[in-house]
Amino acid sequence: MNQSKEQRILDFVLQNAVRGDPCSVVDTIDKYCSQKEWAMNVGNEKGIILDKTVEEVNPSVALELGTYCGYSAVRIAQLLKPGARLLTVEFNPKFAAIAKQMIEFAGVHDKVKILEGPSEEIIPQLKKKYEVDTLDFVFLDHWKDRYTPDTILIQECNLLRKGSVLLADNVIVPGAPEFLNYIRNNPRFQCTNYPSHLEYMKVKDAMEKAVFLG
Ligand SMILES: Cn1ncc2cc([C@H](O)c3cccc(CNC(=O)c4cc(-c5ccc(F)cc5)cc(O)c4O)c3)ccc21
Ligand SMILES: [Mg+2]
Repeated sequence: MNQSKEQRILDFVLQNAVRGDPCSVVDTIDKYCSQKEWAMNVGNEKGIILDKTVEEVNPSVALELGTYCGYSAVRIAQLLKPGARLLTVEFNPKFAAIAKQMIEFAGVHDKVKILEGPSEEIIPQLKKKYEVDTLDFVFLDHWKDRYTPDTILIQECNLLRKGSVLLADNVIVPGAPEFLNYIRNNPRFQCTNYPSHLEYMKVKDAMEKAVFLG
């Protein structure tokens, strides 16, 4: 049965990266996806923006929507302080299985929990089932038309506190125009745009940071 692209990425990491070294896993995925097959990892240029935001927030509890192969989960997890945790939501079981192996190989599995299912089902379970009080940081990288409804749902579930930070990938390409309109016109959020480029391409993209004002 022919392999998926995501399986080929994982195999390349298992054969070429250093087990237990998150940096080498991230660099090896970037090497494969820039030289062999493009894939929708956040990539290194936008990854540095992600890193800086995570370091600034220094979250105790972080949520990621859209795990894919686990690239950004590994980037985030390696920056977390002892005892901090990342919950990452993936509805595609094939992606979740790849990401699980990627995260374990990188050695960050004690900091990361993959929650399998669609965000609209998982978000309402975070408080009771996953013992979340509030979210310090949320990385949005799933279906772009879900950014707005899930941001609303997160607020309805009382998961944000004053100072919680949302960071959204791809607000230019593929684009999240409805989300930009919602979040930039919402007085409860202070927004900042970070121009960048689409992963592994020269195409312009950007990330949007939104701080919840309470
Ligand atoms: C509801 N729910 N809950 C959890 C959850 C998880 C998923 C999956 O992880 C998943 C599957 C497919 C697509 C995405 C979104 N990502 C993208 O679509 C994207 C595209 C491009 C791009 C750019 C230029 C192109 F030409 C083609 C693709 C660049 C990027 O960085 C992306 O993130 C996410 C989906 C819905 C989910
Ligand atoms: Mg993305």
